[in-house]
Amino acid sequence: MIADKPARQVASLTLDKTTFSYGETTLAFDVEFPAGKISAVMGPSGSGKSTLLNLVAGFEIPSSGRILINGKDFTATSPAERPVSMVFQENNLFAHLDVFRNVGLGISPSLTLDSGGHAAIADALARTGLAGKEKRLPRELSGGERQRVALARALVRDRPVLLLDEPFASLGPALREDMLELVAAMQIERKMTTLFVTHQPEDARRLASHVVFLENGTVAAAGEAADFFSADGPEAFRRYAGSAGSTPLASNAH
Ligand SMILES: Nc1ncnc2c1ncn2[C@@H]1O[C@H](COP(=O)(O)OP(=O)(O)OP(=O)(O)O)[C@@H](O)[C@H]1O
Repeated sequence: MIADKPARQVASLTLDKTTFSYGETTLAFDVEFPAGKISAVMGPSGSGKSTLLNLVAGFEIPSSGRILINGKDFTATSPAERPVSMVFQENNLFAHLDVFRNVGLGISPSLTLDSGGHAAIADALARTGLAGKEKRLPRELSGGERQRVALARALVRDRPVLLLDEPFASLGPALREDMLELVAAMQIERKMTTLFVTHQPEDARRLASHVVFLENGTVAAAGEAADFFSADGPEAFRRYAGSAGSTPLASNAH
């Protein structure tokens, strides 16, 4: 579905002894995400998943520590200047802009687009199954289509780090399945270092090669997905995931 492209440079991502406080609540992350792989970021509600992504995206600034991408310090860099794209659970789109322009923002915030930009948008829309819907406004799309537009924008933005904060949580199972396939295909092609926040162990098992498990504002366990989802996985993760954490994959087939 997605055409071959030359091999790309992949980016390592490190939160180097970062701390961040909301008043009395302090979170502390010291963790490295493998370059060019999908890592699932999991953990109970309030464990710090969104805060971790916001620190990487630059929407929050750590009170200490550094955000390193490919070894370069981006701690003080504004979100727009970071080599990062982010897709939220919803509200990723500007309501008054059509699909084409919402995707175009990934190339140019002022929508100054040359012919190369137009071609890249058309290509991203085709890849995400949105060809023909260029002129629609977000309110004229389904929830799944809106999330596809957000992914198409991430495709044209073409940054090496992709942050997905529960992007499919509000979609039904069939649509979620389609979206997981789309992210898997994007990752194979672009080799983005992807952080995927999810509460669904089966989604993490489908997509991720690595899992970072948070509890109480810090990393409680991190490692290969195969280890996490085995019967010998980290105790904290097994408690959280229950039986979904170690059911053999084949029995999850629909
Ligand atoms: N704007 C804020 N002001 C004060 N405290 C906050 C704020 N945002 C988050 N927190 C607190 O920081 C901690 C981490 O929140 P965060 O949203 O990162 O967790 P999460 O793991 O993403 O949760 P969920 O799965 O419910 O989305 C929680 O204790 C939360 O109450």
